[in-house]
Amino acid sequence: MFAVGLTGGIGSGKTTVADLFATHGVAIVDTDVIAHRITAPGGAAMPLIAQAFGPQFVAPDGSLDRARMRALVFSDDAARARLEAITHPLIRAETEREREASAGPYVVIVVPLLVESGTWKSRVERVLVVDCSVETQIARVMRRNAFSREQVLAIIARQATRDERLAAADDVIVNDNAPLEQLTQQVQRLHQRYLALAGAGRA
Ligand SMILES: CC(C)(COP(=O)(O)OP(=O)(O)OC[C@H]1O[C@@H](n2cnc3c(N)ncnc32)[C@H](O)[C@@H]1O)[C@@H](O)C(=O)NCCC(=O)NCCS
Ligand SMILES: Nc1ncnc2c1ncn2[C@@H]1O[C@H](COP(=O)(O)OP(=O)(O)OP(=O)(O)O)[C@@H](O)[C@H]1O
Repeated sequence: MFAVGLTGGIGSGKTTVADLFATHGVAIVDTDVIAHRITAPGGAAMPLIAQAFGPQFVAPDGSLDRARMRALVFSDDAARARLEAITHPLIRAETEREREASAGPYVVIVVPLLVESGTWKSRVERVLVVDCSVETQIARVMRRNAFSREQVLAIIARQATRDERLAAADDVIVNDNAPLEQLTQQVQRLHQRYLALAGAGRA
């Protein structure tokens, strides 16, 4: 199925935009949601994480201790690479499975690390970037997650820059606190374009 890869930095508004595509009956596959599922109690990544990082990274209910892992991987590049080596193959396989099972005119795949991890770009027909300023990202994530400015900056520093993301984009949604109507219109316009592209691919 025709797939749009939806990406953007932390707090840029990917989920907000994906929800608007869903109102048009478009299938959504969200790799952040899959990442949470595989690290929930009984999740496929948990035995591998316990083995590689130790039992102190497993919460009493058997899920990932997210705060402990976040503190480690956003200050230690080697640890982040080890975590990604466990989670990314599982996330990719589950994403492909959900993509195949999707119904609708096309699928939007939400991939925070689409530009960073390389392999995703060749798996989607179109790259859609949700863009906003770094200050907007910081303000949103500090408010939503009760993180300090330093915590948000540590995550942003491990992600692609705005320019790197924009260079990879086929389409861009500007979301610097855009009013909902403006976002809705941007999504409506892109939806028409993707319907045409998906239809042309099938013809
Ligand atoms: C490090 C973890 C435990 C932090 O958990 P937490 O609940 O705080 O964050 P959550 O999973 O909701 O992710 C929030 C955002 O953090 C950013 N982020 C997550 N993982 C990474 C990473 N490896 N590199 C850079 N940014 C990342 C993304 O913008 C993501 O949207 C978690 O993000 C994780 O398991 N990451 C590895 C899996 C992964 O790469 N996920 C990204 C989707 S492919
Ligand atoms: N246009 C907007 N106006 C006001 N608030 C917004 C806007 N867009 C997003 N937000 C808010 O900013 C926060 C981050 O948005 P969202 O969760 O959609 O981003 P995300 O890119 O999916 O984040 P993450 O990378 O952390 O998964 C949310 O609390 C959301 O409600």
